[in-house]
Formats: sequence, C-alpha cells, structure tokens
Amino acid sequence: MKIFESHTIKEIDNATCEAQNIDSLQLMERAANAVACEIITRFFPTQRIVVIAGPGNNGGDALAVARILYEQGYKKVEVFLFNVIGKLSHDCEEERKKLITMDGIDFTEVKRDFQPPYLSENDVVVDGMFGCGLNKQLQGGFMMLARYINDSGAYVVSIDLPSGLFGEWNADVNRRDVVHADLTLSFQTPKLSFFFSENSDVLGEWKLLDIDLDDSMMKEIPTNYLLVEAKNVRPLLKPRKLFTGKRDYGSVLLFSGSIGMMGAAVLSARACLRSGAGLVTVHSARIGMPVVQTAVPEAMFEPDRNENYITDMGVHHTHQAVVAGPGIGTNDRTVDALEELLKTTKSPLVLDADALNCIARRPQLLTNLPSYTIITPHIGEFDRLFGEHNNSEDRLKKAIEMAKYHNIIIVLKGHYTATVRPTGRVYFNSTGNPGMATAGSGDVLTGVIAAFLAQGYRPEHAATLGVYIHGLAGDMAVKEIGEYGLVSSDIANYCGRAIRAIINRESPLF
Ligand SMILES: NC(=O)C1=CN([C@@H]2O[C@H](COP(=O)(O)OP(=O)(O)OC[C@H]3O[C@@H](n4cnc5c(N)ncnc54)[C@H](OP(=O)(O)O)[C@@H]3O)[C@@H](O)[C@H]2O)[C@@H](O)CC1
Ligand SMILES: Nc1ncnc2c1ncn2[C@@H]1O[C@H](COP(=O)(O)OP(=O)(O)O)[C@@H](O)[C@H]1O
Ligand SMILES: [K+]
Repeated sequence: MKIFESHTIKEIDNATCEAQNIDSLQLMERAANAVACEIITRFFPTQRIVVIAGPGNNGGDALAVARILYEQGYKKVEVFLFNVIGKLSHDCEEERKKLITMDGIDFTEVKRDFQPPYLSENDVVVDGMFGCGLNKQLQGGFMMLARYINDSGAYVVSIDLPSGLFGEWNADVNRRDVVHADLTLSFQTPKLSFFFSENSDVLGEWKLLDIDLDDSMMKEIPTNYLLVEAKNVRPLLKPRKLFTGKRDYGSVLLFSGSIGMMGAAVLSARACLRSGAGLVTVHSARIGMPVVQTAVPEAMFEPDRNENYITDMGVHHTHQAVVAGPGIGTNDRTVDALEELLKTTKSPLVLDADALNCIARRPQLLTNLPSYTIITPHIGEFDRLFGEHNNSEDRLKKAIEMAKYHNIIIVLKGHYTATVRPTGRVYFNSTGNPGMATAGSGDVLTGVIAAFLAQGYRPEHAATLGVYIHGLAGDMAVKEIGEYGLVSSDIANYCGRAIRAIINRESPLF
C-alpha cells in the first residue's frame, strides 16, 4: 500500500471525482459517512459529542459528521465552527449551510471570542480542526483549544489527522500543542507520520476508512514510502515444486554464538529451518557444539578453532546465504574474522547484532560491505553505526542516505520496522506486537531473512518477506501465549505457520 504525501491527496480526490462522476462535496459526504459509522459502532446515541470544525475541508468533514449523527438520533451533538478569518473552504461552507437547516441542532460559529464548552472524561470530542491541509504549527486560539481538549480527559476522535500534526515531518512540533486523539480515522491510505514512534501518543489507535478513491491515480502517483501487507507479500512467495530436494532450497552458513550466547545461534538456526531453508550450518565457538546439536538437531555444526568465540569466518563451501552476527560478541579476533569475510565472500550476506557492533568498532568496514548486503540494526545498533539521532525522523532520513550510499538494504527494526532499499524506497512493516520485545527476537528475524535469501529470493524481497513473516509469526504466537509470556523460540516455531497462513489466504490477513 502506498503512503502518499499530503500535497498529493488533492490530486487523488480530483481524479476520483472525475472517474466516478461525482463532485467533491459527494466525496466529503462519503468520508463523513465512514467516520460517522465508526462513531456509531462505538458510542450510544445518548453520548454527548462535541464537534470542533476548522475552516477547511477537515472542518467540512466534521460538520457533515455532526449532521449525520444528529440525523441518526444522537441528540446531544454540539458543534463549534471556527471561522475566525471569515473564510471557509467551498465544501465547508456548503456543509455549514446544510447543518444550520437542521432543527434544534446546537451550533455555534466562532468568529472572535470563544468560551470553550465544558468537557470531561465522559464526553466525546470529534476533532475536525485541521487535517492534511495544515500549513503551519497551531498558534493562538487553536493552540489553546488543542491544549484545552487534551487537558479535559475527553475521548477524542480525530478526523484524518490529530489537529496540529503534519502528515509527514513533525520533528520540530511541540506535541503538547497538538490534539491528542484516542482514535484517528484516516482515509484509505496512512500518512507517513503514523510510523514514527514520537507520534504514537498523539495518534492513539489509527484506522483507515475505505472511501473508494481512484485506484488508477493511486497507482500512478509515485511515492518512496510503502506499507507492506499480506496481499503484497503473497505474490512473492514461490510454491515448492514436487520434484525438488533440500539443495533446491539453499544452504545457509550462520556465524553465530559465543560462550554464554549460544542461544542466539539456536534461535537463528531454528527460525531459518522453519522458514524453509534446505540446509543450515552453524559455525560457532567449539564450546557451543553440544548446545546447537541438541537444541537444533536439524542443523550441522562447524566448530571454530577457538573454544569460546569465533576467530575464523572463512567460507569453505558453497552457501546461498551467509549470516554473521547473532551472539558473536565483539572480540578483536572476531572483528578480524568479520573483516576477512566482508572482503572475500561472494554469497549474499545478512549482518545483525554483534556483527554491526564489530563494524561500529572499525567503521571503515562499512566501505567493505558487498552490494545488497542486508543489515538488521535496532535503534541502538543503528546509532552506533551511523551516529546518534535525536528522533526517528532523522534516523529514517539517515537510513535512506546510507542505504543509497553503501548500496545496501537496511532493516531498521522497531514497531513499524522500516526496510530501506538501495533506491531509497522505504517499506514499513504492518505485522508484529510488543510481545516481541523480548530477548532473541532479532536473532529469529535474521534466520528468517537468511532462509529466503538461501531459497533464491532477491535480497530486497528476502528482507521484506522476512520482516513481514517474523512479525506475523509473533502475532500468531501471541494469540496463544499472550504478550507477557511470548519468548523468541515461540516466534521461531510459528514461522512455518505464518508462511502457510499467507499462502492459504487465511483470515484476517485477507
Ligand atoms: N482523500 C481524502 O483524504 C479526503 C480528505 N478530505 C478531508 O479534507 C481534508 C483536507 O482539507 P483541506 O485541504 O481543506 O485542509 P484542512 O486540513 O482542512 O486545512 C486547511 C485550512 O486550514 C487553514 N490552516 C492550515 N493550517 C493552519 C494553522 N496552523 N492555523 C490556522 N489555519 C490553518 C488553511 O488556511 P490558509 O492558511 O490556507 O488560509 C485552510 O483554511 C482532509 O484532512 C480530510 O479531512 C475529505 O473531505 C475528502 C477525501
Ligand atoms: N513493540 C514491538 N512491536 C513490533 N515488533 C517489535 C516490538 N518490539 C520488538 N519487535 C521486533 O522484535 C525484534 C527485536 O529485535 P532486537 O531488538 O534485535 O532483539 P534482540 O536483540 O533481543 O534479538 C525486531 O524485529 C522488532 O521489530
Ligand atoms: K483533525
């Protein structure tokens, strides 16, 4: 699913109106109906609902929502339209005219002074002050109103965007002066700002409402940001053919584990096997042999010369994917071994965890990364590699710059993991849950991505598929185990079921 920039929304609206032979007011009615339906499913008609409308089309939506709710028997609707400069958008003006003909509706048009209505936690506020047409931070009365709403404790439903939040970049915005929504109802496609952790409290739960916007226009408009869903990954998955053997599904070499961190090797190897790799070999410290051979009997073990950590990353056989990182530590001799690997390997590479910390210790190694290497840093590892970042917007911008510069794929892990391709395109993931914030879940992800590389998927696809499936495995496991009890081995064990769910188009994915 494409994530459009706010300034392109108008183009899509116009194309929709033209293709469907409707006018913009009819599209607004469609949007307002969708919002009203959501409110109706969540609140009784006896609910007091205070609707705040701004001067643009976001305000127009809000006025239409108020009218529809009133028509549906919600008699405790109070509407405030802010028309402080005496100019409303065309459709907002039309909605105003329709609303004021309603008998008995409580409507106030604010032109100058404003006495805010009493609000408490028992009330619902519909926030239609500003949406994607916001062109500067809230100031003056609008800012005070946002703060007033936030302080009231009322349940806030924001239309399209919480007022005061921009659709894209908000690093300079003081979130205190933005309406804090409990529920954000946006239209058809998400905004980029939904994917940054700093906006999570402002957005509350967000939901996309289908208003049947024109598909062909949405296909046409270019964007560098996408959201990955089941329907996007399913076509990438190749069926397994009848007359095939394990060699057809590739061999993975995992440089993983060290004394005290052998579990990382176990988790990666298990996830790799559960995601369809034909053969998995773990190369690790000698001490790890009994652990790996017992915990993952399906994997082969190649002992390092060293007892406690890896000192050699020579690749002596043909492997379709090589992984380095989970649990390897950052011993000098391990860094040397990694350097050798980066300079000599011909196999597609996945680098995670301590491999990234090793590179951070010797930053010139970044220039040795083979093209299309997949690196999978969490925020801490990313900042160690590329410098401290104050916010997730700056970090994403740096990831885009670095993916292009080094010609690599960066999987920046988080709630919405962002996979950044060498072209600079960003693929946000839609699966995963906070239960996965548990030791070793990154090691599992590395194994999944490597499995797809080994099976012959292009690195960009292996990364996107791996991230989606890993999150889905977590989502499926959490249904059985719950967020508190979920551990990384559960995610690994669910990988196969996650792949099957996508192939079989299981509900609720499709
Ligand atoms: N496909 C869709 O998604 C559909 C979207 N639809 C809806 O349209 C909405 C977008 O409407 P929109 O373009 O009219 O912009 P909106 O957010 O109402 O703001 C513009 C107004 O605010 C003003 N203004 C801006 N910033 C300000 C500030 N800080 N402080 C004070 N004033 C400020 C600005 O004034 P200006 O500065 O330009 O004079 C202008 O008057 C969208 O969010 C969705 O709800 C549906 O109806 C149909 C399908
Ligand atoms: N709150 C969350 N929502 C969704 N996914 C999460 C959440 N927390 C963690 N994850 C996922 O779990 C994995 C954690 O990786 P990482 O931080 O490297 O863990 P570890 O170092 O313990 O292996 C990432 O893939 C991340 O996207
Ligand atoms: K809004």
